[in-house]
Amino acid sequence: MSKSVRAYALDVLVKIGDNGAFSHLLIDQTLKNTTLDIRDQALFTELVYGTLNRKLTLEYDLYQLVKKPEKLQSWVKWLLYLAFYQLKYLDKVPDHAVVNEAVEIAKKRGHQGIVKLVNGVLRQAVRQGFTDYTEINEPLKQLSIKTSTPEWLIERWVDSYGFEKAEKIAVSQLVKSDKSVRVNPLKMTRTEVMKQLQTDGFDVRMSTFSSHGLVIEKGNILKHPFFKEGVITIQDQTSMLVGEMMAIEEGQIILDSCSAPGGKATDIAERLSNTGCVYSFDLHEKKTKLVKEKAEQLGLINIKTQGMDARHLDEAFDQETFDRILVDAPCSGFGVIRTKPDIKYSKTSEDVFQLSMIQFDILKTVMPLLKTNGKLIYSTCTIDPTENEALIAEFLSGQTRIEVDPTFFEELPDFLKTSIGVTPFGIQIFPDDFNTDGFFLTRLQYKQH
Ligand SMILES: C[S@@+](CC[C@H](N)C(=O)[O-])C[C@H]1O[C@@H](n2cnc3c(N)ncnc32)[C@H](O)[C@@H]1O
Repeated sequence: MSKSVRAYALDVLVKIGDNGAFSHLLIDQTLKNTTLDIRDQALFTELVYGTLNRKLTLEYDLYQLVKKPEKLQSWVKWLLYLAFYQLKYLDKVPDHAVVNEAVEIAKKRGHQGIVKLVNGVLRQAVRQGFTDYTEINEPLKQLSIKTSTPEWLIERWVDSYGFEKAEKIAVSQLVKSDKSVRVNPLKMTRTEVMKQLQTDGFDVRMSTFSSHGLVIEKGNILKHPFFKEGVITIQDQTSMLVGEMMAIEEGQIILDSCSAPGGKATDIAERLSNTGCVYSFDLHEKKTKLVKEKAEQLGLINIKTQGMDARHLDEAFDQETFDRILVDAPCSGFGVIRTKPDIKYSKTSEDVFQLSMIQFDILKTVMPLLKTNGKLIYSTCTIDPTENEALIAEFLSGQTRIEVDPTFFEELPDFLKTSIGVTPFGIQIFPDDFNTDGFFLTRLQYKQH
């Protein structure tokens, strides 16, 4: 008998759990190497992401149902989490089928004692249901368990934004964000693409973040031929806002200092209409191949890629070389937890601090490479002030000639101008605000006399 979708999901979860492997990479690899049909592929992805995203909650549930859970082998725990996840959050599969499937997997992987335990625990869970966590008296801990977010991270969000906002952020990271695509204007207009997609049965609306963006409300867009033809690229709306806010003009010379896998570099190159040049760098030479491949697929000939540490770019370029610079910095990624749930378990406050040092150094190195009338865009997909507005505040405090470009705020889309995330140092978009990634964005320039 061929391996079941749940057995595949369990293998991946055990690997992620034991080795801290990156969830999205492992998932992609498994999907490539299996013969699961499209429906099972979707279920597999949902099971892995869903179970991983709810790990702390499911672990708490396990402690309510099993006497000494710490004694269980790792795969048995993950098998139970996987089954709990389906019982609690998926209504597609009947409870008895969830229990039976888990028991079948236990039979294949373990001895009779484990089979009995899995069967017993799951039947008990079905009978008595799961706790609602109100018995946890400590509010931070309760929120941590309810939303499966480590307590230190909840505490950090509460310190920065208050309890109510922290709760909204944590809850939003459990819900899927809106799917969006960017239209390549070198191939078709946004209206043309929207009409074609609607004809093909998709529910689509225009993005308010970007003039090149479409939000896909219904339909499996990944299968559409527009991808292969280079007409559309998957991109979150907040990432598209970067290209939108760069005030790009044809012929410009633009530096993208941290560019892989190339989502924003290709957006910039499209906006240049294949004129000028995008110098696209990344610390990891291997990852720059992804930028090249993406550029080729989109028919772009104005991107040059190379592996290099952005903290040494001043050795490769003269001062005042670039019209625009993008620093889409390496960051903690707390704004993209729903697509990479392993982030919330693997990152630490020390990582946040270390990353902020790298971000600062990159900014310090590339700022002098900007022309006096140029603009530098700094962005991250995180929601931590240390890497965002506080970092920019600190950077500016050591500089006399640089400022946040005041026209940046005027040029934001109207609905963002009044957003709660607007600060003097840039705009913080939270994942619960518009059902997008959490994202920070600002634009710096030399003071104009
Ligand atoms: C947020 S991602 C960039 C995403 C990319 N801009 C896009 O839109 O597809 C940050 C990138 O910075 C790279 N990176 C990390 N440290 C770096 C450094 N010191 N210099 C240059 N790139 C670095 C990482 O490899 C990663 O690809």
